[in-house]
Order: sequence, then C-alpha cells, then structure tokens
Amino acid sequence: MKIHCTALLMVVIAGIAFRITVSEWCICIVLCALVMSLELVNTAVEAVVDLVTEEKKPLAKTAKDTAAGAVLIAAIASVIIGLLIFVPHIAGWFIQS
Ligand SMILES: Nc1ncnc2c1ncn2[C@@H]1O[C@H](COP(=O)(O)OP(=O)(O)OP(=O)(O)O)[C@@H](O)[C@H]1O
Repeated sequence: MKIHCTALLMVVIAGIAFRITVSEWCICIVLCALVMSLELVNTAVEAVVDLVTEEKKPLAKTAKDTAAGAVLIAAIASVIIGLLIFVPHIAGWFIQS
C-alpha cells in the first residue's frame, strides 16, 4: 500500500506538471482507485485465510496467490496505460525545450 500511495503521489505531481487533460485525469483516478481497492481486497483475503488456518494448505495458497495476482494484473495494466498517457507529454516537453 505504501508503494501504491507513492505511485499515486507521483501520478498527481506528473499530472499537474504536464497539465494532463480531464479525460486523462479520470483514467488515472480510476486506475489508482482500482489498484488500491484490489490491494485492500488482497489484504482482506490474506487476513481471512490467516484467521481460518495457520497451517500450509493448497486452498489457502490458491486464495492468497490469486488475490495477489489480481493486484499484479491491475498494477501492470496501470503502468502500461500510464506510459501511454505520460510518454507523449514528456516527449512534447523535450521537443519544446
Ligand atoms: N496457509 C498457507 N498455506 C499455503 N501457502 C501459504 C499459506 N500462507 C501463505 N502461503 C504462501 O506464502 C505466500 C506468502 O504469504 P504471506 O501471508 O506472507 O502473504 P504475502 O503474499 O507475502 O503478502 P503481504 O506481504 O502483503 O503479507 C503466499 O503468496 C502463498 O503462496
């Protein structure tokens, strides 16, 4: 969650610096909310699994790994979309200066 909050702060700073459009802000906000929400669900799944059993069980592993996988997929997609949004702004900034 600390990593996600740091990424969120960087997105906000970059969004202000590069003056991204309202549509781009909306996409960034939705993606940040998606990743952070899935991280909270992942934490909840981990807590429930640990509450149910502290023994090593295949179903516990499946529950934890699939929840973590959901966060990873959303995070990877967010990074790709973030690059698609910010790279043209960064390139434009370099061309102007
Ligand atoms: N009860 C269990 N039975 C089987 N495998 C487990 C069990 N608990 C954890 N694991 C395995 O160990 C890995 C690490 O589990 P852990 O509970 O430390 O979560 P984590 O993925 O490190 O998340 P976090 O760092 O947020 O606590 C899991 O991804 C899972 O593959």
